[in-house]
Amino acid sequence: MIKAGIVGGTGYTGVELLRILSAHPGVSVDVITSRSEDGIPVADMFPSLRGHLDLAYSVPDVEKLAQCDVVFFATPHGVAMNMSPELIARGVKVIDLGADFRIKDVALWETWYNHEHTCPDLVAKAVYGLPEMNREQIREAQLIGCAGCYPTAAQLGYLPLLEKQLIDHRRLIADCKSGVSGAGRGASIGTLLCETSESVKAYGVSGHRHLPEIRQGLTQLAGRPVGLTFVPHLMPMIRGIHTTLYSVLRDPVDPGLQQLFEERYANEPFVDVMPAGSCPETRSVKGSNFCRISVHRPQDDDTVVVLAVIDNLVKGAAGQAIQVMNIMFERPEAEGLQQIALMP
Ligand SMILES: NC(=O)C1=CN([C@@H]2O[C@H](COP(=O)(O)OP(=O)(O)OC[C@H]3O[C@@H](n4cnc5c(N)ncnc54)[C@H](OP(=O)(O)O)[C@@H]3O)[C@@H](O)[C@H]2O)C=CC1
Ligand SMILES: CC(=O)N[C@@H](CCC(=O)OP(=O)(O)O)C(=O)O
Repeated sequence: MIKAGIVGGTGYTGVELLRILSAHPGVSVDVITSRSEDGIPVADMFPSLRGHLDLAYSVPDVEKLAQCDVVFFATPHGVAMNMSPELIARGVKVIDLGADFRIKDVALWETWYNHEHTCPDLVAKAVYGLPEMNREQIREAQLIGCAGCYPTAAQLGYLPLLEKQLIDHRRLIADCKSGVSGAGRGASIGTLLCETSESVKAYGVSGHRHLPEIRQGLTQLAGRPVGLTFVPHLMPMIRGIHTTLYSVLRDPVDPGLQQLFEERYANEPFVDVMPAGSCPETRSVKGSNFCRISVHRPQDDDTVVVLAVIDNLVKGAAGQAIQVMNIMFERPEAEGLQQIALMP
């Protein structure tokens, strides 16, 4: 059994890790941290886990976490970078769901996150956690910076087009929408029911911290710097990310886009290319680790529209982290991740 620890067990992605790992046949969760709920049984706080998990919260303690084979950080940025060096030195595998190890250019990270990075040497060693792009490096890695939620959907949508150099890499537009759980469980006025329901709004238009992360991934795929406009929106729903990705074909002769997407993702366990003409809905992935994608040429001209949906808490966070763990520990990649989406 893989012995797992979770730092940040009271937040949305931490609880989602617990939901999935409690049913994973190859993992036992041995440590779960909370600074405020020390000693409280997890299932008292989250009754959805009653009967599935007999474990109490404890305060984060590197000594205790170092007894685990793998430690997940489901914490705000700045936490994993402080605790990881010792865990790494002691041979523990670390999977950060936050952003501390995602961006290779540390100065760029410090600008966007307004925070000094305390272990730039580990950033260089870390592998970006998006299996569809980096599976072989993940297999060998000890430290993973899991892809962010918007970046997962945007990169999976653009990947087949950029890899084949089919689109103008200078003019990419990602119009993205997220459910409110993307903002985490911490109390804030902006996430109150009365502020978010029956209303939609864009935010971070002049610059969102996922912009450099998406740009880094798309640049790797294209093999040269890309031009990207990324606009996130907050939607009146709890889970889900919907991205509409626009691009312009370099050569308007039909490159067989449907076939291209189907072939590229044929062996990917968690990417579903929908039939031609269909539009994936966020509820078709709610609670599951799937990304569902469709590709369109609306006017049969040179414009390509890709639609991609994920559950931000699963393929956008906890599910992706567990998929990565399965790869790192040479388990079947889809083990524990077979949940079917909740409909309606
Ligand atoms: N929500 C989402 O859709 C996604 C989130 N992420 C990333 O995952 C991470 C967690 O997100 P989310 O679960 O939404 O966040 P939440 O705000 O819901 O939870 C944060 C958790 O971190 C713990 N925590 C906070 N500060 C510290 C600290 N200094 N030391 C130790 N533990 C701490 C809290 O526990 P306590 O206070 O009890 O100790 C809490 O359990 C973030 O980096 C986020 O950016 C990534 C993709 C998607
Ligand atoms: C709706 C909402 O507020 N979403 C968050 C992004 C989700 C997240 O937690 O960011 P990471 O994927 O980088 O960890 C935001 O825009 O800041």
